[in-house]
Amino acid sequence: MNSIDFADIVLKELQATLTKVSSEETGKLASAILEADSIFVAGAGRSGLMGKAFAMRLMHMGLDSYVVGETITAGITSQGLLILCSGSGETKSLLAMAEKAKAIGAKVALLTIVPDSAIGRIADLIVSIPAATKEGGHGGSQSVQPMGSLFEQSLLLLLDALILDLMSQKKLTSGTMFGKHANLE
Ligand SMILES: O=C([C@H](O)CO)[C@H](O)[C@H](O)COP(=O)(O)O
Repeated sequence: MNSIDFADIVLKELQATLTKVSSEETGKLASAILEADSIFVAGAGRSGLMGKAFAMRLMHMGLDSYVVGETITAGITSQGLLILCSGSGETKSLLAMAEKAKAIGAKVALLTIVPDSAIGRIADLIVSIPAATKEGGHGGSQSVQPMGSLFEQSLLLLLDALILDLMSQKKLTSGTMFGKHANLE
């Protein structure tokens, strides 16, 4: 097996995973994003990296979006939405953020492999991504890839697809969004 053979397996795993995601759940997340006055995205490790890529696109769309933990990130209010990216749904720092956001009255959305998790049980909205967990397996899902790779890749593709949905609802084009892209790089 060479790298291209493995890439083929990865693509098949992604297709099998993403076709199981509920369009009702992604639709509810899209609505919550459009209703919120500000959107905060957080995740740890590789899940967090995918969340950061998503937050950038929200900014390109002209939405008031932040990555939690950055120096210029504002405070969340009761009109805000916190989007957490966590395969396990158990990462302690994210659970603490979810509890704080809920105490303030903000909405919490979770993208996860495990809806019945500590964060999942207090989230207002859940998008289930039926990938294998980083410890291996969950509900029969298996992957040839290490740890949470299948979840993290699925997250990136799903969030990019969600951006396309939001762009179509707001009638935005790549050209208009590019006008907001960083020009000091
Ligand atoms: O970085 C990660 C690890 O590489 C798994 O592939 C995880 O994203 C990180 O450990 C956070 O975990 P979750 O909150 O369960 O996504």
